[in-house]
Amino acid sequence: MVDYIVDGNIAVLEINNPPVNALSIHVREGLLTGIQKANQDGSVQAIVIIGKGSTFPSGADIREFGKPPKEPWLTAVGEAIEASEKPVISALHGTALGGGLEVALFSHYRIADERSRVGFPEVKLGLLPGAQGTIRLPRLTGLAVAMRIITSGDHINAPEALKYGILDKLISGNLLQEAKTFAKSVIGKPLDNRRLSKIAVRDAATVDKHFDEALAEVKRKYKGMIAPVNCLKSIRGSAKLPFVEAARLEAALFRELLTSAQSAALRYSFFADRSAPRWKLPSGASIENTKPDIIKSVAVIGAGTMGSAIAICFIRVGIPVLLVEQNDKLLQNALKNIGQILQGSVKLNRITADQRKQSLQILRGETSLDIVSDVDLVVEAVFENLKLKQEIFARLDKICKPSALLCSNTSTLDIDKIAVATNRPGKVAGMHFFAPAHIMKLLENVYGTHTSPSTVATIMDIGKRIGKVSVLVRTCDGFVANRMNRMVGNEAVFMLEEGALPQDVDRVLEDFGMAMGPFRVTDLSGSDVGWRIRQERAKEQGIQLTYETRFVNGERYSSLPDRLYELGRYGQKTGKGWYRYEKPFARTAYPDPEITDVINSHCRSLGIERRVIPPQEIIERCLFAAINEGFKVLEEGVAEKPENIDIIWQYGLGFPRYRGGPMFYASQVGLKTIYERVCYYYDAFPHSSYWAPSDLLRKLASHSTEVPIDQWTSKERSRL
Ligand SMILES: CCCCCCCCCCCCCC(=O)CC(=O)SCCNC(=O)CCNC(=O)[C@H](O)C(C)(C)COP(=O)(O)OP(=O)(O)OC[C@H]1O[C@@H](n2cnc3c(N)ncnc32)[C@H](O)[C@@H]1OP(=O)(O)O
Ligand SMILES: NC(=O)C1=CN([C@@H]2O[C@H](COP(=O)(O)OP(=O)(O)OC[C@H]3O[C@@H](n4cnc5c(N)ncnc54)[C@H](O)[C@@H]3O)[C@@H](O)[C@H]2O)C=CC1
Repeated sequence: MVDYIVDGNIAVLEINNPPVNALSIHVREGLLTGIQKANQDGSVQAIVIIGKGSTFPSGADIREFGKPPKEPWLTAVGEAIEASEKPVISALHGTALGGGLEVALFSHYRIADERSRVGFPEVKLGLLPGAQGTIRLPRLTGLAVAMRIITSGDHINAPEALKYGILDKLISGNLLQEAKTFAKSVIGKPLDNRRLSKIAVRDAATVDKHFDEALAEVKRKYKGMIAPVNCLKSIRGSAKLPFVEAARLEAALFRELLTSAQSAALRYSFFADRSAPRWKLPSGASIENTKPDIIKSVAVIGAGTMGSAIAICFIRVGIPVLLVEQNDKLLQNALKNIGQILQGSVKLNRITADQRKQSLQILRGETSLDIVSDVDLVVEAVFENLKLKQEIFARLDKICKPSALLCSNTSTLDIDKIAVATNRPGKVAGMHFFAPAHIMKLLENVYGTHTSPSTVATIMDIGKRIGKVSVLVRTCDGFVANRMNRMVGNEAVFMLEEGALPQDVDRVLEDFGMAMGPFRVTDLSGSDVGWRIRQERAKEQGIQLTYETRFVNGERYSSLPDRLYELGRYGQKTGKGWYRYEKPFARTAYPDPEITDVINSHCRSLGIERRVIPPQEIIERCLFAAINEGFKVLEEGVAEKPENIDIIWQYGLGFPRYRGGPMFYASQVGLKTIYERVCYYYDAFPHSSYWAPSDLLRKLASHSTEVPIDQWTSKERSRL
């Protein structure tokens, strides 16, 4: 894994551990023996460390964390590098990250390909750069820059790294040749002033000021996360303590993080990010064996909230869009709105004015469906009404060329019921964007019974092209996100009836780490949407909903949200919802005594006695209900693996990444506990049938030891 090559008086240690040259145990062993060998070899006068393939090491091997650590540790390897009597030059290319950058900081010199990037992304894994990264970097860059680089985890490009003093020289030609030439030029020069452990932090006197400012910033930016705080404590140590003591403090802070639940969740999330977009159908078709079609043009039908934002997703990556609305007035409004959204992106420096102009040049608005005959992909985003969608799909089927894919942005409707309206069910699928669609990263792609593998490949591929995190799920009511999130919404409202207030529920879930509590989310998206869906469903079933309705088809029902609707409290858009706002469309939510009155009088009129609901119950009722549903989603094969569910929650529903997602969180709580609490709530609330425990959950919980999350599906599902 580390080749030792001597060329004249230079020893080259070439790290060869594809794909990213991670510093696995064999690489660490190879580096250590290489340094020792070069120091013993009388013909060698300088040593070059370089990566083979596309990169210098991009960090420690993340898969080794969580397993018993194997020696030599990176710190020991690094100390041997620094102690070398012969100059060691790290020659960087690609991405020199984490432990990779630490190897470079132990070296006496660092040169780099001018296109390379460096950084300490450990914080994104809930860790700190624990091989002296936090105490060596400030010695080169000063405290403020080190604090920023380490707590953000951002990559720094080579010219910037040169400016900060992290690098000594940039190389534009052949890196290895240049490294050898550089090595020859430093032979015989004193090394002590190149050993960072011998150098002081130049602005150590100002450390408290930098620490306080950076701490306030990370507490605001990375609320609830412990790693950025530990990073700062360690950097403070680098300035306040002698080197050896600072290293000891860093090691202690690193250990604390390594064994933390947050780091376990973030490391899981790192691999889940990479695994979730890898799709596989029950037929065996998969990303590995199915080629996508290349989409060159798109039509979006319906230019409301979603359609307009979906159009932006395509035009900003250069894919032309035909946007179709019912009438010219609505169309012109939408086009104006799109122009304004893009103008906002220019102001925020997300795109340039030129990019905005180019995007708008490939957007064309129309009021007739007939013009979409030649597009490769249609995304329908009209009202959530099955009959309307079926009519539109039937027309599209006649108008569009046979190869075109017809997709719906429906948030709940069965894709099969939409596909039957066409003669091309293999080319019909769901592309479920999340509001605001031009910002939210998630794309929940939905396949139906007849959706062909090549359609799936194409929607997954186009999702990636437009910069989304695409996750594939099978059609069912609400798919994964809305199906599971319905339980959160239901339980939240039921708890209002039983004793809580909106701000109580939201605060507990936000303290847990959710981006927003369910009532703030409803106020943001508008409670009129839900009211319309409830009324429509009731009408279909011939049911009359009143304030006294407490059960629908035997299921518990709360009319509290209906009361709000009828008071005109739609949320932010009307300046009043579950909270009060200063004016319509204002963002800051204030608890509203009027809402307390509405809830109290609702309870009085129904004879419900209110009680104090403890925070733990709020967490359990919202999250455990969703988790139980998640197991049903797995059991039915709606989601192929737990990672898919967790990524959907992270990118679509604001679940804190440092808790991994609801399914990973369940693995940390323990499946026995989850199962017992689900059974308890099912006993307590038999009229909420979603509390019926999932068979898969029951099976997994019955094992004497916890079944690891990566074994939750295939084996157990086949035994059900
Ligand atoms: C209680 C016990 C106490 C013991 C004390 C012991 C003390 C020891 C002290 C040692 C401390 C060391 C601390 C340290 O420095 C920690 C680190 O270095 S953590 C790692 C930091 N690095 C990263 O986070 C980089 C992660 N990788 C990336 O960002 C990207 O992969 C990268 C930009 C490098 C490349 O991106 P791209 O080209 O898009 O490729 P992919 O992302 O798809 O990756 C390809 C492939 O490689 C896998 N992979 C990537 N990085 C790693 C890695 N670091 N370890 C393992 N595997 C990695 C990735 O998962 C992909 O594989 P798949 O199979 O597709 O998943
Ligand atoms: N609003 C949200 O948060 C989300 C909505 N969705 C789904 O997206 C779809 C659209 O929702 P919104 O954009 O919120 O609704 P919206 O009401 O803002 O927009 C729907 C648009 O479709 C237009 N329309 C209706 N019939 C049409 C026709 N025959 N031809 C052309 N245009 C027509 C309407 O004029 C309206 O502008 C729905 O299926 C909804 O369930 C999906 C994810 C999130």
